[in-house]
Amino acid sequence: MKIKEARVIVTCPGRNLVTLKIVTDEGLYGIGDATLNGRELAVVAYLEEHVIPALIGRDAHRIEDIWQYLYRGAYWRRGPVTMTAIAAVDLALWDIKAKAANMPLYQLLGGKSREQVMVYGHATGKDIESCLDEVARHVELGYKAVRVQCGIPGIPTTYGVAKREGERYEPADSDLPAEHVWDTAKYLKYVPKLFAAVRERFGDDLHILHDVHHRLTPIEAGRLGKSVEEFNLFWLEDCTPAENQEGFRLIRQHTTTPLAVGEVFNSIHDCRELIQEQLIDYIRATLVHAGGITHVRRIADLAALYHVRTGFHGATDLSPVCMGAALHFDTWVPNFGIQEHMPHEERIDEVFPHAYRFEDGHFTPGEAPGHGVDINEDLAARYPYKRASLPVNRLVDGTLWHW
Ligand SMILES: O=C(O)[C@@H](O)[C@@H](O)[C@H](O)[C@H](O)CO
Ligand SMILES: [Mg+2]
Repeated sequence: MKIKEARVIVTCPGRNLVTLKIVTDEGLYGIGDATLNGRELAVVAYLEEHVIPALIGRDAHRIEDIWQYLYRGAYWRRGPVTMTAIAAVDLALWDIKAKAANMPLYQLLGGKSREQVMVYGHATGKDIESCLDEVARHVELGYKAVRVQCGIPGIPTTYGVAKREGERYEPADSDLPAEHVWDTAKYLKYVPKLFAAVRERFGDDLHILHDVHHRLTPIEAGRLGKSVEEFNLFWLEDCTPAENQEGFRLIRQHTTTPLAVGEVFNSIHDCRELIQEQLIDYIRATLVHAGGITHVRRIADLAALYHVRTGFHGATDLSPVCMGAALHFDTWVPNFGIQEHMPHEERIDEVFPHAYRFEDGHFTPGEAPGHGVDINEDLAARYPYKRASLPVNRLVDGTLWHW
């Protein structure tokens, strides 16, 4: 089965999403997510100029060989643009292979390890009270796990909190990067109160998660983890930038709060030390940014040896194609932990019809052959690309900080 044609589809039904469609000479096609938030067209150029011309005529069944060809063949290994482009090809080829086998993708990976996939939703609010209301709404919807983020008094903008009440939170919210302000001392003093309030109102059973979004130094992260141990978080995410992998040794010396890291990782080498030294509990590297199923499977297998479980990134900047494929992976992977779920706008769901379903705090990937997500190209064409950038963060004195 030869690859006859491949094309990139860019659409913006509320946010930019990039999709690669690969068509074979047998008429089967597969799609892969290629969205890299805020850097979308870099991946489009990479695919169109350097990947697609080299794919035409190749055997669509040779997923591993094509992966190695694109990875080693680039010479310039790794990096988010390269690994997202490779992931898009990989996801589309797994989709094709599963369709050719007339099986849902999880069957090709090794079959079900569980009946359904637990997901966590996002509760955000400008203050603790409004965040608690959002937690209540999620509990009512059936979520068993909720990420909680709230505004910090004295800081005008906080990660994870919508610009205006009642609006959805979208991180890439302006043409050029918006400038946010960050104050570590205020945050460290305030955020434990949020966890205390959630436990007090919702009891012990709800899983609580929180994303620090890379803003603390290792010793500050250790202090935060230690000070919130009594609230029994499911995880504390990205508590410090993970380029400094050994920084996590310091954090581990001070706290038993479980740690999740990896949404910005794109290869096994970004997390090898963290995993092998058991410095984290959940690995968040996900299919679209880390080389697709072929590569993330290797990360998950390494993680399994060290009791590290998966907790895939699932923000709205990962398209329904990534979500669909991730749910198949989550259904199979033995060391599954949890899956992030940030619902897409209705317009996006219309452009990407899918087989996955939510019920009672869990998702199932559906039984459609392939990964079960399609793209309506006519509808996609109605939403042209619109540049959108992620914010930058500055300390109160103006110093550029981690966003
Ligand atoms: O945990 C998460 O979902 C995030 O940290 C994302 O919202 C992240 O900020 C975006 O994916 C950036 O594009
Ligand atoms: Mg995050």
